[in-house]
Amino acid sequence: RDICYLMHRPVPPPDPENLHGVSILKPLTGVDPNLYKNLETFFNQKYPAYELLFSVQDENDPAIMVVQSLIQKYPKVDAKLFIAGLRYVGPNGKINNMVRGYEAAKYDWIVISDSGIYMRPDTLLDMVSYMKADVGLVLQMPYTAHRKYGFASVYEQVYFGTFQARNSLGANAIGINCSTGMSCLFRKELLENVGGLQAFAKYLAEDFFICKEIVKQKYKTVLCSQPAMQNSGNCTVEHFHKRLIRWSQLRGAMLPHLIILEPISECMLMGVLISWALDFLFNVSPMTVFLLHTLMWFLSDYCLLRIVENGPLPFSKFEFFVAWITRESLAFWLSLRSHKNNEVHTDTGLTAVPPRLMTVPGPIPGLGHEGLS
Ligand SMILES: CCCCCCCC/C=C\CCCCCCCC(=O)N[C@@H](CO[C@@H]1OC[C@@H](O)[C@H](O)[C@H]1O)[C@H](O)/C=C/CCCCCCCCCCCCC
Ligand SMILES: O=c1ccn([C@@H]2O[C@H](COP(=O)(O)OP(=O)(O)O)[C@@H](O)[C@H]2O)c(=O)[nH]1
Repeated sequence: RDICYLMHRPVPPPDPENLHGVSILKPLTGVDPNLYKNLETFFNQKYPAYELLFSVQDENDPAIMVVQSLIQKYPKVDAKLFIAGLRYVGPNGKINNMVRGYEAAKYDWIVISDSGIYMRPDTLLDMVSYMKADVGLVLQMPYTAHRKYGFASVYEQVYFGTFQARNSLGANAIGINCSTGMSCLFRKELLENVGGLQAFAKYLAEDFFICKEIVKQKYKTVLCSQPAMQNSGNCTVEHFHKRLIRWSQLRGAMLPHLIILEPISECMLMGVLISWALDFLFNVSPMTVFLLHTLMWFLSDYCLLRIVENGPLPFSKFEFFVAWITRESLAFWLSLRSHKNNEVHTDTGLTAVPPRLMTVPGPIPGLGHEGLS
């Protein structure tokens, strides 16, 4: 319980009189069954000065109706909706979508929050509490709310609470850029110094480069105490695998050494290598070493997931076991699939073919943005 407390320990919130205003950018593309409920949590933040800047790319997007009905339901909340589809600043669809909201933001602390994020009423306050004078970027560690979609939701929760948490917490502890753009708070001036949000539209993984620029300006990146609760209504194993493959492609393009480090940092492959090495060096039974290694890893992952969840798991130990084995067994196969080609498929159906995905000079044929200005 003490370890749980260390991770989730909120820092004392700033004096309520001196809370800084925050503009929250919400880029939306389409509607899923949980969108209304997720967006509503942003209208219920216990925070005195914030605005909500929703944006969609297409004037026929059904998300417009959802946002409008929430704006009507909460007239006292400062909220605006932008239809940003006619503005093209680069191949990153999310940045294209957000850029009008970003320019209209009236506060100089900005939150970028993906459409599927669910917030507790004190989440914005938690993020702001970590924005000390030397901090430029506050991240919520990616995690997921428990959803009633059977195995797929347990599988996602196990992925984020074990593999992702291990790497995010480890990287954060030793100062490695492990940014994820799903929910983050930053100082607008630090982006303005390097050309504003639109300067990152040429990158598909804008979050990684935003973090890099902020660190270059000698500001720190920190994790806040609450993880990002992804709660999209689109929850299937196939959809999740597509996201994992896309992310893995991006990581491999930005940090090619991860193509090797990532698979060998996984339980199964590392177990095989350690068993072989110990057998070779000391003639120890490889099967015993492999089973002990896997058991220790499994138990540590269970503890880590409990810590991230900050309480009892919302599923049985057997479900955890099945989801854990599945994730560990499929990790290598997913890595291989991510190297199969250099096309990146996004949810909106766009396909980009930059050789190393880092920067893309101008519109990509086939993206559907040609002719827009
Ligand atoms: C001793 C060395 C051991 C090295 C072991 C390396 C193992 C690393 C394995 C995995 C790292 C997981 C990192 C978490 C990020 C996962 C999510 C991700 O890939 N996101 C990318 C894409 O994000 C979306 O992009 C589109 C955007 O619109 C969305 O909003 C985004 O969410 C994202 O761009 C990733 C950026 C950072 C990747 C950096 C990874 C560095 C990891 C180093 C880990 C070191 C651990 C050390 C432990 C002691
Ligand atoms: O062309 C796009 C692609 C994504 N998004 C938004 O960007 C966020 C992240 O979407 P993505 O599918 O990239 O999320 P991931 O699967 O990487 O978490 C969501 O709020 C989307 O609505 C967008 O506005 N335009």
